[in-house]
Amino acid sequence: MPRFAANLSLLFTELPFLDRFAAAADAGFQGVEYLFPYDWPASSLAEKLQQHHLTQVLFNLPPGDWQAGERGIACLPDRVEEFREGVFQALEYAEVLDCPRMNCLAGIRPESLPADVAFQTLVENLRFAADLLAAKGMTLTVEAINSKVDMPGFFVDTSLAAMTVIEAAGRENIRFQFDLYHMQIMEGDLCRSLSRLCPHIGHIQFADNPGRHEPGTGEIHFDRVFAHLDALDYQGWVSAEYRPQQDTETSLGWFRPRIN
Ligand SMILES: O=C(O)C(=O)[C@@H](O)CO
Ligand SMILES: [Mg+2]
Repeated sequence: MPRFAANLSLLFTELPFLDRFAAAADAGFQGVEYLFPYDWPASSLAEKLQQHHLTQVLFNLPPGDWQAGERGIACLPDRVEEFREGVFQALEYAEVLDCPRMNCLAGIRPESLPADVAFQTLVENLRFAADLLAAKGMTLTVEAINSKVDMPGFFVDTSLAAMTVIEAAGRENIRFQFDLYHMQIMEGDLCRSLSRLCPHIGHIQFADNPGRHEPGTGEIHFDRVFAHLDALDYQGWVSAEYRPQQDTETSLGWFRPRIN
């Protein structure tokens, strides 16, 4: 059975953020992730993790101005200094939270920015971040996010784009973040892709499609996909990153028979 984690930015949103840790633990999760930790003192988050015996499995590097619509700055040549500062900030959090991996959001490429410049900027930023993380034994992930529905213009929107940039960066501790929801929208053929990419995958997330709700609300055959991950002997975390169709409690039917 995969090791399942709960994404606290999307699940348990009926509760204030700091109360979601207890709710995730009570529901049977042993790991949690969320978009960003930066609005809270690291010590408060660490206390919640310890109190509820939870592992922090992932969070994102600072994304630029999220409220203004930015979705990462790693491909933007005029933001390299800010990117680097963000890596240092993220590392401070990761150490306090004992979190072994962070995701680097490539960002939305402005039409005026040539693709080759965005690519080279991203490669150099990934190397910078990966080298700092490697010194602490941490992994950096690169997620492909669908550009059809959720993030038009996102620079890394296919597994090929992600693997191309990961290979160009050439660092052992950079891995692919395979989000089943985004990959279903962009490529489909999930089990074959998982087989092909498994050695490069550092983290998995999921939601059903369409709607980005819980398993069973859409077209993905989760029983097959989760069984396939077991057959591949995938050892990483698999995070529920979906918006409950009604409420979180009702959405957890897929999880109850699978509590580790
Ligand atoms: O949107 C997703 O999918 C994510 O994993 C987020 O962490 C980044 O937007
Ligand atoms: Mg995701």
